[in-house]
Amino acid sequence: MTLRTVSETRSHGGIQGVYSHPSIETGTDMTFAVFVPDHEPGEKMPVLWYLSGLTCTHANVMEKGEYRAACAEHGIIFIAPDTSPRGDGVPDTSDEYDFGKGAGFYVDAVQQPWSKHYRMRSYIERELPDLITASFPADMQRQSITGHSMGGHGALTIGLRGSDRFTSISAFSPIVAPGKVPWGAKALARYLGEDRAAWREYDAVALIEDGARHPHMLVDQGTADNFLEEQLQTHQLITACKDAGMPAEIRMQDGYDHSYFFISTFMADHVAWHAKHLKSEI
Ligand SMILES: N[C@@H](CCC(=O)N[C@@H](CS)C(=O)NCC(=O)O)C(=O)O
Repeated sequence: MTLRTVSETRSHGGIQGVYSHPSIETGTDMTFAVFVPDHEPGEKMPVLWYLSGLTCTHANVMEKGEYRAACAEHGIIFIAPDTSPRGDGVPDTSDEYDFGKGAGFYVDAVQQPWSKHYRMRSYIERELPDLITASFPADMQRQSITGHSMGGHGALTIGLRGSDRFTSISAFSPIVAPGKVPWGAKALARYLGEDRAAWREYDAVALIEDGARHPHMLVDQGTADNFLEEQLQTHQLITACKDAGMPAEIRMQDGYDHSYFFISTFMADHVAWHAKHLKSEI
């Protein structure tokens, strides 16, 4: 496992790092950001994963997400992976912001030509956690996950499928039912093929309908989000949780849009909420 340090910068008493490594899953170099709070020698800290949305890299949340003060306060390592494989050899649709590079949808693609490199599910679920375990002072017995929009979809689906791995799951403006909205249906059809049964493990509402549960889920959604009605459809998650008897906290936040102005407003709240659950694991 070769890890290259792109940059390390002191912030809030800890270190904001950017790293890259050759990924076996994607067959490309992958870049990710990690904030490690100040800590005692030998101390291991719980981890909060943050999955980003369409068009993003590791950098958007690092620059605009405002998580460091809260992570330093609560002693939580914050990990922000990229949203897709990158590089000249990776197939792309350069005129579409919602597919290809920057839009991996956290799936393992099975359709050509995407299946060779677009393996973001295995990258996030297996390869990157192994690298984090080997390289950072992370207590991998205590992990939580969050994300935004397409990354909110990633957080909910990876969290619901791995309910033993994650102490708590949250999301900002997530795509809750990708199989039923244009962004998701387009991506899942191309990455996975037309058999909609294969989409269900990549769809939070379908996973809950099919029996997945998690005891600690928090979602924030802005009411002034341009994508709410067509792409995000929070009401579908509210209905699925209610029908399943699953206690989720789903908050409609008045007047907030889809941007990092919204995410940064509620980021400290999410970090504190995860910290409360992660600390109860000790
Ligand atoms: N209007 C946007 C649609 C994509 C978008 O809103 N992306 C969200 C995630 S779904 C985002 O976080 N963009 C990057 C940013 O705001 O820094 C575009 O065409 O780039």
